[in-house]
Amino acid sequence: MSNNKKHSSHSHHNHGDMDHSKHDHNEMEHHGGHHDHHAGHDHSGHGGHDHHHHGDFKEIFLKSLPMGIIIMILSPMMGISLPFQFTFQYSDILVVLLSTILYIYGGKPFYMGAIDEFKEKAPGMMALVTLGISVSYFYSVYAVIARYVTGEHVMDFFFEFSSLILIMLLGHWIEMKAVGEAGDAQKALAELVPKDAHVVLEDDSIETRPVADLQVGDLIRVQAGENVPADGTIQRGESRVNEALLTGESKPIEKNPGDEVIGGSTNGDGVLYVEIKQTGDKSFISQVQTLISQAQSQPSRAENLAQKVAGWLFYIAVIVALIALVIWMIIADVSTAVIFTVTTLVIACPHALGLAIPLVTARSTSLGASRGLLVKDREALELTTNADVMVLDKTGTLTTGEFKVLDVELFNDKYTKDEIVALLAGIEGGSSHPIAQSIISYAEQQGIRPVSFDSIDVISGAGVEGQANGHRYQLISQKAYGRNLDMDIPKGATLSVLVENDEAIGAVALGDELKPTSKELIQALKKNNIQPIMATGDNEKAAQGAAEILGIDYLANQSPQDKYELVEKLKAEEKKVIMVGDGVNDAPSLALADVGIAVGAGTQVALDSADVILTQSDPGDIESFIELAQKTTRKMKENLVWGAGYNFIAIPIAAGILAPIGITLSPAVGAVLMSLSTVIVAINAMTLKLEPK
Ligand SMILES: Nc1ncnc2c1ncn2[C@@H]1O[C@H](COP(=O)(O)OP(=O)(O)OP(=O)(O)O)[C@@H](O)[C@H]1O
Ligand SMILES: [Cu+]
Ligand SMILES: [Mg+2]
Repeated sequence: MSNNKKHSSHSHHNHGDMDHSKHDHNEMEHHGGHHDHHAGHDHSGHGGHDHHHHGDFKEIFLKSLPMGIIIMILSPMMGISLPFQFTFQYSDILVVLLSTILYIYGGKPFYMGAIDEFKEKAPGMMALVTLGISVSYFYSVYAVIARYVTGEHVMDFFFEFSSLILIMLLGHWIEMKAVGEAGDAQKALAELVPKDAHVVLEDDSIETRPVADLQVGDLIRVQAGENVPADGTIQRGESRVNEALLTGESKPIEKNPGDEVIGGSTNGDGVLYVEIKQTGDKSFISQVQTLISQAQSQPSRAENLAQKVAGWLFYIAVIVALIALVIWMIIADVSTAVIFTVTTLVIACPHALGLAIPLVTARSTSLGASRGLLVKDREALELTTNADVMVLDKTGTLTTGEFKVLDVELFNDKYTKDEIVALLAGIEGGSSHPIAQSIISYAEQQGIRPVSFDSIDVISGAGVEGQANGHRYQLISQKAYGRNLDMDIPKGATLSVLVENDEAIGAVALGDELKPTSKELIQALKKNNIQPIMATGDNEKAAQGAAEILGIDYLANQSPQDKYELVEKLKAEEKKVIMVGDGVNDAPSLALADVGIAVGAGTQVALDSADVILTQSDPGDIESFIELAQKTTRKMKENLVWGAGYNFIAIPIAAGILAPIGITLSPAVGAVLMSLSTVIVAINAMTLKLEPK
């Protein structure tokens, strides 16, 4: 499916959020300035805009605060003097001066933001706030002038104006903090990579270099307790390394020479000498970050809807505000009308609605990543919630893929058993199938040197073939061999036949074990009304054995093509299909399924064709992913209902519809509510959590 190709990576979100995402971005730069190699990436929580940053709400708020307080002390609220107020001759002139400064300085983020919105032909939040503060400011200036000119009392709204600006600044400062926190795991990832690395030079001396300057092939020393600066292979030393934040595996992993370590993991007590294999964009952590930001910047269906509604809100608010203005001028007076108009403009915050979905997505992708659940295509979350069928492959997905060689059978006297094993191990050198590694290790344990092959080709879903010593060999499934064999096959074993020039010369029977969490997964699927089907390339007997234990429907002897057709058939029955595979040869069906889940990160094919990548191959993670999908979808719905519902109720009240029963809102209260609505949406997103494993 890989919808991401269709989407542009730069989404245009509601414009209310631009200052927030921009702010995230800045924070990223403060904390992660040393990650030069990430410079081209979009780290912002929800698809950053390239707008200019119109100042820091915190700073502007703090500087505006004293001015705002003086204005409030010197001007009566809605014409009523409060106890702490006092005035003196021409104090209103001072108020006008201070308010003008406040309008220009404190209002700047809003009117600059509004200009951007109009340039993008999508007026929104900033435009509304600008209208609100401008109306109250200009009307109040007019009121003071009118007072001097006519000598009559004309009410001004400087109290409302200054409290409005202050609360707006404060509200956006709080919002930004809340919004920033939702996408924090992404930032946490960036912080895992240390600034410097200790490079071991030719003469064994150590030079400390910035990580960005590391080259593939460099030998580095990782001290105890330090984070590994880049992906590499251990040359010397042993230690326990914690990869929890990268792969979700919570226990530290024992690492010895020859083992691989990933950049960003935390070294335990030992000192490690590591040869760098991967740096910059190609490193594991960087790929994870790219996946996250890609997923976060893709608009999903729910989000598109939210954005559209948020876009209309500007027009709705302006129309309602105008109606309120006219009606209140008729039934009351100009100053009442102005107050209702300003409140209406201010309260209609498309912000909560615009952030409703991106915040949940940011939280959910980050949370997923911290547990080794990498969501590449965001729509996968929504689709998983409605899934009907899950097709799972057996080997490597439900079973460990760590085969034991149970039996090596000979069909003639031409070769000894050791020679057959040498041929088996040799031809497997060209395969990445789980069977291959198992046979190679088996030969190693027996002290048998693999035959060296001139060429090896993989026959997808059947086995491998190659040339050695002038003969053509194949190691293939019994189905691919197509003839009966004269042997007793161990119960439930996987069987592969070694063929020389079209004649069977040997066979190897292998046993594999179910993963401990497989059964639980199948039960969980059934509970969630997702029908599990096991489709395996393995033989009938092996498939049946596993299926019985798991209690799952199964199809055996399925070639990659068969699996593809199965997914196609299920989709034709209008079923939403999740396909789970280990990615070795399941790529076509992973791509075709509504949701493709690749277990066990690694092969590039899986990365390309799957929508979701589980870095560990624990079936329990499939369960966690379903949980993540369901919870994410629920949070999105809640946020949409809240974000839209808020405006539905707040706008009419702000316009004064409940005035007859004595309920009215001042512009300042409107500003508080509008900020609160966004904060609630952000908090709701942040409280998305997964059950501990
Ligand atoms: N590298 C290999 N070495 C030996 N036999 C192989 C190899 N690759 C495939 N085969 C044979 O082909 C059969 C089908 O392989 P395929 O990769 O389609 O399925 P699988 O990975 O074993 O099972 P599943 O579909 O459940 O993952 C295997 O059971 C095995 O007998
Ligand atoms: Cu807002
Ligand atoms: Mg397979």
